[in-house]
Amino acid sequence: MLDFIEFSLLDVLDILLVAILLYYIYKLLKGTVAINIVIGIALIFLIWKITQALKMEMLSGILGYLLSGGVIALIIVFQQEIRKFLLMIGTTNFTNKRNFLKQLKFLQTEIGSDIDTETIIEACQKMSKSKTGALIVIERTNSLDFLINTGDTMNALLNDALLQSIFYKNSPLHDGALIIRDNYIVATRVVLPISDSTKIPARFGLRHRAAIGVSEKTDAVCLLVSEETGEISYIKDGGFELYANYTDLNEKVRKDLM
Ligand SMILES: Nc1ncnc2c1ncn2[C@@H]1O[C@H](COP(=O)(O)OP(=O)(O)OP(=O)(O)O)[C@@H](O)[C@H]1O
Repeated sequence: MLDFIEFSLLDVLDILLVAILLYYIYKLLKGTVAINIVIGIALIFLIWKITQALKMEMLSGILGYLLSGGVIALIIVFQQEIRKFLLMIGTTNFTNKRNFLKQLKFLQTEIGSDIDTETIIEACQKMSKSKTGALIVIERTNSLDFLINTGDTMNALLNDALLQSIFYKNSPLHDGALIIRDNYIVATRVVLPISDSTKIPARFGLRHRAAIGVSEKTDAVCLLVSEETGEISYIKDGGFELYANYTDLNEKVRKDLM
């Protein structure tokens, strides 16, 4: 009698995988126009189910026909998003032991980050005072190798003076983004994907859109210094994270990198 509430380990795994899949799809579509298409499809699906339950033969027939034939149409409409999704999955570095443990957040007790966030934030503070534009991307679980190839690779231990001299206005390396992996600067002059989100305020230019773009497509976090205002922004998951002061910011970045 209680057959229907029998729950196997496989069911739990099934639900978990669907939840992860939905999370990645949401992360990918958040803030883009594609989310409206998904809402539209979900509404049609809901109406179809209601018309089926009410036995409204003609309408449910038409909607069912539309939805069943729609898979190919969906692939065409979401071509870009499907590409980005596969890229996101493909660039996740599951083989790295630290990254693997990072995926299992609940096991995350003593696994600290190697990255000296204090040095990065100190450099940002100095660049903020001198109004030096900077865009620093910190790699987390998703590998940024596909972006590193667009810039100049290097392998320099992170340090405050080096960060400042890279972004110094007359430096040949100042343009584009800098990528940090495991306390090393691994690339400069990197070209990031520009976000097409309609929610970004008009006053933000390409530097901000590029930072938002990379944080939408991967789980990297960005620190950005505005050349115009000297303002420091912390960007994560396609949005701006607010902070009250630099200690607070350091704490936030450190926590996110754990
Ligand atoms: N796709 C990109 N990838 C990496 N860096 C980029 C990209 N596009 C622009 N940038 C960087 O942003 C700079 C231009 O910034 P722009 O003035 O348009 O942006 P902004 O968001 O208004 O920033 P700011 O407040 O510093 O002026 C470029 O000089 C370049 O270094």
